[in-house]
Amino acid sequence: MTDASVDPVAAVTPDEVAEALARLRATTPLVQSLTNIVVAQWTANVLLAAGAAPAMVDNPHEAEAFARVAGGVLVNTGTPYDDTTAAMRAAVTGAQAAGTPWVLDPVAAGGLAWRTGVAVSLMDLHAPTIVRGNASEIAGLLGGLGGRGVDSADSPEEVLDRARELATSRRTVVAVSGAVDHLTDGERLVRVHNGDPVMTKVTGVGCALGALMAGFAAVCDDALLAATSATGLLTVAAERAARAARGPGSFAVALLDELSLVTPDELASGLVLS
Ligand SMILES: Nc1ncnc2c1ncn2[C@@H]1O[C@H](COP(=O)(O)OP(=O)(O)O)[C@@H](O)[C@H]1O
Ligand SMILES: Cc1ncsc1CCOP(=O)(O)O
Ligand SMILES: [Mg+2]
Repeated sequence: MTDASVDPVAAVTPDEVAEALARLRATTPLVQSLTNIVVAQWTANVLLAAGAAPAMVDNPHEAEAFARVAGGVLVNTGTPYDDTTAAMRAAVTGAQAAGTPWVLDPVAAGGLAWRTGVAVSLMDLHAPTIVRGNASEIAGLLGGLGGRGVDSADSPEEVLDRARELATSRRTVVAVSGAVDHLTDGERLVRVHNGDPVMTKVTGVGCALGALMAGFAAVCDDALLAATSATGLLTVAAERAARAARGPGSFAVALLDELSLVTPDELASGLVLS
């Protein structure tokens, strides 16, 4: 059944996503990642495979200056320590000064009060270009109770109204991941139907998605297009990887291969958007 509130023509087209991927690979944007200790190397490899240039500049002495020259910045609250949290504030300040797009991934927001406060205070400092999280994390930014640790206990459909509210109140794009990713700027909505359940069996897939969004934000003026392009690339590559994989281990390796192999035309023809 068609949702009457959704335009039958997706707000972002597969051809626009294909062009964004071609731009990413042509320009290899520098992506500064202030991320968690679980996923740092994996995130750098995902960025490299996709065609971007990773740099994990996450200390309070250098984060502001680097955010001024980076193409995009990722801030991820997965394992926040006092000095990396100070570095996040510095990076957001530098991003604001230079107009660098930045992406917030509020890992485990809602479930843990201190980090939820950190994430909200970063949004207060300067509005993120994109907020990316699973459904429980997005609800957690608005007072929800969070998920089960870093995993979601809710579906994107269940939190869509809150995602729209967050996008409108913060003037940002909110990207809610799950079986069907829901991405909104408060008015427009894009749903990405690609992906595979095995993506939830490798740690850091969601975190890497945030980094990809920072990369695409460097080459897209429209943040909704950037978020859609990152989600589309990751999920279409994951479908291709899952076909050959025996389990989570070989899937993770194949995903890096497919991120580098998928062409813009193949991406456009594999994407299912509504
Ligand atoms: N059940 C699922 N089926 C297909 N793809 C999924 C499923 N769950 C998550 N994904 C994909 O995995 C990626 C990470 O999403 P998610 O697991 O929600 O993030 P996180 O790891 O932050 O909790 C997204 O690209 C999403 O499309
Ligand atoms: C397991 C874990 N614990 C703290 S951060 C982290 C990684 C979470 O990665 P993702 O959100 O991509 O599943
Ligand atoms: Mg996550």
